[in-house]
Amino acid sequence: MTKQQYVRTKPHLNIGTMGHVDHGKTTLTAAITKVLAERDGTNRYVAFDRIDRAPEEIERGITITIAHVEYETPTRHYAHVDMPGHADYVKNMITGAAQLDGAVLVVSAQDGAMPQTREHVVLARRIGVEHLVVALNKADLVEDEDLLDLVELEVRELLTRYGFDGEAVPVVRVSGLRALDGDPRWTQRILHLLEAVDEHVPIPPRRLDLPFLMPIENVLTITGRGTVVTGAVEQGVLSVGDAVEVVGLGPAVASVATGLETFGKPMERAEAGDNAAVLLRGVKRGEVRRGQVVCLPGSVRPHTRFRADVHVLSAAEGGRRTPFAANYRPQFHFRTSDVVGVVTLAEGVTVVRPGEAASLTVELGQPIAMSAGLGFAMREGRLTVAAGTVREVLD
Ligand SMILES: Nc1nc2c(ncn2[C@@H]2O[C@H](COP(=O)(O)OP(=O)(O)OP(=O)(O)O)[C@@H](O)[C@H]2O)c(=O)[nH]1
Ligand SMILES: [Mg+2]
Repeated sequence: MTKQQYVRTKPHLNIGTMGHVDHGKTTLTAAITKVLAERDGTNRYVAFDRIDRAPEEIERGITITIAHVEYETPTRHYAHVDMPGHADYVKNMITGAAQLDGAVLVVSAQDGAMPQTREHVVLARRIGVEHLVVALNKADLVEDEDLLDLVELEVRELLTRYGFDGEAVPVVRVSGLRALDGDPRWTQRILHLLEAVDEHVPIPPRRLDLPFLMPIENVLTITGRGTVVTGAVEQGVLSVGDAVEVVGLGPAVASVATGLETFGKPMERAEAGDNAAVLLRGVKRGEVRRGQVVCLPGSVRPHTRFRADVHVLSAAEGGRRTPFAANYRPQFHFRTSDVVGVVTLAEGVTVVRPGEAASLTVELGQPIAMSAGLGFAMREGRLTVAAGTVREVLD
């Protein structure tokens, strides 16, 4: 049986839920799919345990890998990633955030902003998520309207402090849990939230004219067919039969895209903004990996040295408590990659303290695809040390 082709009827956007652990991101994601499924026939309900699905996650009750679900509003098609809130897994959040057109920041109305709320806002800002909508979740647990107003004010101030337009960001009071139960008061709020996303997150300019580039998020083997790489297309278009190159972290691998899919449906052409699975002819599983990029042959040369501006996270933002000095060696997360690098400080600077802005020169242990303007995060163990932007590629 041939599978139904993907039909492009509405603009496609990538969004996600981010926020502090346990504030209700996964519950809200499930509620969105349920409310939409009950409203019309194009949407499918994805239950909580289908989103939070890896066995380890269910045991510990925290989201580790990033789950993608899809749904449609009257005007748009969304791929939604439910990002983890636990501090250990912020690096997965970085992978997700790197490809988002907008995000729903989930804040528990009971607890207000917490360290990972701040950490995610800092990362969103630096990694290029320009448009946020706030879901003030668990609103069912707070009877007092004044208290809700206070939490909302606090969240708006936080957003302004980190460079978002805190006054203009929509804040919608929701209850993911009560909406899942089908309580009409709360299902209505979910629709309000989606309207806010439709209106507030603009359709980003898709760079279709640039050479094709897709960071690899996952590598899968399909028995009898070969190796498939998945990810969000960053720029350009790719048609079935096009030559590609896999670049970064080692020697380049040449191949041809012999198949393309999105959400399990075949398509002839993948374009910037799409979540795509690309079947690579003649490539063995071990030859390609997460962190590399699939691109038009010859269009990308990987680099190891660059100059960057960084914001060093304070302890209250989930960062270090102590300064770092020259020759510091954290992990660098660009798009889906994770490589070690050594830091050189600006002349005359001996240490960089949590909470400061700094200019650094970095030499990575392995070359990766990059260009000026690309956002990245610096991590050490469980901590996000800094969030930064490449200013200049050196070599
Ligand atoms: N009362 C109430 N409880 C909620 C609501 N949303 C979520 N919860 C509860 O809060 C707990 C955490 O919800 P999750 O959806 O797993 O939270 P999460 O943000 O995805 O958590 P992580 O992925 O681990 O960061 C669960 O026990 C939910 O049932 C809500 O709107 N109201
Ligand atoms: Mg979750």
